[in-house]
Amino acid sequence: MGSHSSKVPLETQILILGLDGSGKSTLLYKLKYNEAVVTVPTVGFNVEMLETKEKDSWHILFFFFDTTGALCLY
Ligand SMILES: Nc1nc2c(ncn2[C@@H]2O[C@H](COP(=O)(O)OP(=O)(O)OP(=O)(O)O)[C@@H](O)[C@H]2O)c(=O)[nH]1
Ligand SMILES: [Mg+2]
Repeated sequence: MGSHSSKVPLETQILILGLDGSGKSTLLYKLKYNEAVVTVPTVGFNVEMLETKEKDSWHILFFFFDTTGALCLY
């Protein structure tokens, strides 16, 4: 019998969408580093992983796909 923390973690993917300059990357880095990071416009997309791992609790990996707001869909 293993503990919760030794189990294979759950994984989930989250797509961040919004207009260019609306604060998507700022929000992501605030979540990840708890800091207001100076950003540059995202080219394509960035992927960042955040992890919740606490003793006797869920172990979840969140993969955030931080897209550019300058998407051309046509
Ligand atoms: N005042 C204020 N400025 C913010 C806030 N969030 C982000 N900004 C500023 O808005 C600008 C754009 O922020 P980004 O996080 O790069 O925006 P983005 O949505 O990732 O932009 P793209 O990658 O170009 O799509 C930066 O100068 C940030 O400092 C906020 O909550 N308040
Ligand atoms: Mg961005």
